[in-house]
Amino acid sequence: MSESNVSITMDRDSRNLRLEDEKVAIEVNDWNLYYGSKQALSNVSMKLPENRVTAFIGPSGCGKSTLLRCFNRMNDLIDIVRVEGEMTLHGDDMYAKGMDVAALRRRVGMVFQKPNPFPKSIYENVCYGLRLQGIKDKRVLDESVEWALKGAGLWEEVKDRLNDNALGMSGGQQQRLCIARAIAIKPEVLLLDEPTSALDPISTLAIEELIFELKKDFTILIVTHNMQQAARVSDYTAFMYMGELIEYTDTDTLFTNPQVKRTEDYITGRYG
Ligand SMILES: Nc1ncnc2c1ncn2[C@@H]1O[C@H](COP(=O)(O)OP(=O)(O)OP(=O)(O)O)[C@@H](O)[C@H]1O
Repeated sequence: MSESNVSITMDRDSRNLRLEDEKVAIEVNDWNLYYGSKQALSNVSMKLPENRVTAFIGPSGCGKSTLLRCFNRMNDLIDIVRVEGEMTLHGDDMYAKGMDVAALRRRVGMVFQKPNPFPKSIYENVCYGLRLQGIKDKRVLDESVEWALKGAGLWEEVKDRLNDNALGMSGGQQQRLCIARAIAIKPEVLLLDEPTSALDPISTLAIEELIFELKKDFTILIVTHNMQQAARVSDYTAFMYMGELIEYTDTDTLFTNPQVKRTEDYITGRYG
């Protein structure tokens, strides 16, 4: 076995984690996805554990983002997509006929690669989802905004300028605001699609520390190009290659003792 070039630095609490011992948030069985006639995901089966961070890694085009988007049915927005298989969220069939997709997306929040705050005040960004739910009580909104901004590690920086336009914030602050907006409605699962790729190293570190805190309350699934990041923030890591799930285990094992040659080649930098 050759040395992985990924060092595991953050003092995570993931030592000796075993997937078999975890409570399951999302279960995927024999999942296939096609863009028109092109198959992008093949027979993916996995159990995603509750209150843990699971990272999806793999070379460009292997299907990481496509799979992530399946978890809140964002792929429904692409006409040519067809899916097969089963996905459940805490036992509920996410693709059942008649499933209320808006309700599902309240249970599975998402933060994208580029921060995308609305051109509104910081306050209005955070309570956007709550207002959509019809919540008007100012006290409830105030409390939720404070809770979410604290959860996103942003409260101290913005508490005195909640009415300022969110577009005046730095990129790193905007991304934490997007996380605050996503958690304000208390989803069960938070999807992060390369959340730090547009950020500087200090903002990246702030988000990584935040992810570590957020898993106490949420199940977190993160797509990242950065193997160091996966090693730092995740408890479990899934390695994908050409639409297949090649290896999926606790992060320490995946990076120090991968069982599949292709995983080893990837984490040692032989391709990707
Ligand atoms: N809207 C789309 N229409 C057609 N094909 C698509 C679409 N989105 C993605 N694909 C294809 O599906 C495959 C998987 O893409 P996906 O973006 O999920 O990979 P990825 O692992 O997230 O890549 P990257 O790391 O570069 O973001 C690729 O071959 C891609 O070209």
